[in-house]
Amino acid sequence: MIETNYLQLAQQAVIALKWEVSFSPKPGLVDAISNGSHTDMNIDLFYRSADSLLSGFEEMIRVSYQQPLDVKLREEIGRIGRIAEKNMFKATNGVNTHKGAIWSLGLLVSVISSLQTDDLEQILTGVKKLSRLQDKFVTKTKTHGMVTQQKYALTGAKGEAQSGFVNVSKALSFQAESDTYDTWMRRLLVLYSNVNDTNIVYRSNLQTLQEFQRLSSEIVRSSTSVIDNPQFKTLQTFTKEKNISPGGCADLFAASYFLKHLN
Ligand SMILES: CC(C)(COP(=O)(O)OP(=O)(O)OC[C@H]1O[C@@H](n2cnc3c(N)ncnc32)[C@H](O[C@H]2O[C@H](COP(=O)(O)OP(=O)(O)OP(=O)(O)O)[C@@H](O)[C@H]2O)[C@@H]1O)[C@@H](O)C(=O)NCCC(=O)NCCS
Ligand SMILES: Nc1ncnc2[nH]cnc12
Repeated sequence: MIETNYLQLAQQAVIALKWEVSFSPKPGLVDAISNGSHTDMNIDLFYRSADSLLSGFEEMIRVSYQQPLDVKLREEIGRIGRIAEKNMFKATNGVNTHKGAIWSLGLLVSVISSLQTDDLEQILTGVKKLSRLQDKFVTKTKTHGMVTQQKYALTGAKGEAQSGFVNVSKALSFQAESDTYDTWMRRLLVLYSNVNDTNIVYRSNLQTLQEFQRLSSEIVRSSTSVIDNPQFKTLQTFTKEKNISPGGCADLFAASYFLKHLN
């Protein structure tokens, strides 16, 4: 049992987002040394975007405090999430930096505040429940996620949450006690190997996603440190040549860091 400090928990979510973007190098993604496969984003834009989300997260935490995980709460955080998306687009001049993160971290902070717990299993079970509830006010505009769902039956960001973030669990249980740079590199690659990232598929195809996952899992399996592994260079070249970016994995990486540093 924890006693939630609204502002502090929201700040932890923002810190996790800033940590994620500065963690380097991350093939395909924006980091401190490269803009990855992006021409409209850089690290400063992500910092501004992360800061714009503080009040939205704080509001989600406030409305969720000791509330049941029901449709009323799902719709309330959906409403706040849509405002947070608007604030993000305003801060970034229309660039989609953190849409997936608003969803993933929003669900996490809401469940933590609702259940007043820092127990990982309880939190993930709560996310599974809350994300499966229907928000009838959700906007009907066609998203990239909908396109890849129709074309390839991939469940994307919604599916990750509805599974109780199984891939975040996998990443966190990898060398569970360790907090070294190489462990976090490997956790990133555990996500790259397992998540069906709809951003990658939208920009390319299923075969490219599968090749990206295969290259990533080979690096995880090797005992050579990630940064010294020649296969890591191959993965960097692959993301560049295919112009792909695992933005969904980036959000789940931030969520993993957030959960690991909750207490
Ligand atoms: C339920 C929603 C998540 C909407 O989902 P849907 O799939 O319909 O919507 P998308 O517009 O496709 O956005 C989903 C974002 O989720 C990230 N993502 C993708 N795949 C996965 C995955 N397998 N697991 C987890 N997360 C995933 C991804 O966000 C990240 O990438 C974005 C940047 O990428 P980029 O390549 O630049 O993409 P674009 O600019 O879009 O395209 P290009 O032209 O460049 O190719 C960045 O946002 C990252 O965060 C997807 O973008 C949910 O959003 C929803 O219902 N919202 C309504 C309000 C609400 O309820 N909010 C939450 C309250 S808790
Ligand atoms: N570092 C990053 N690069 C590109 N897209 C992202 N979405 C969330 N974090 C990202």
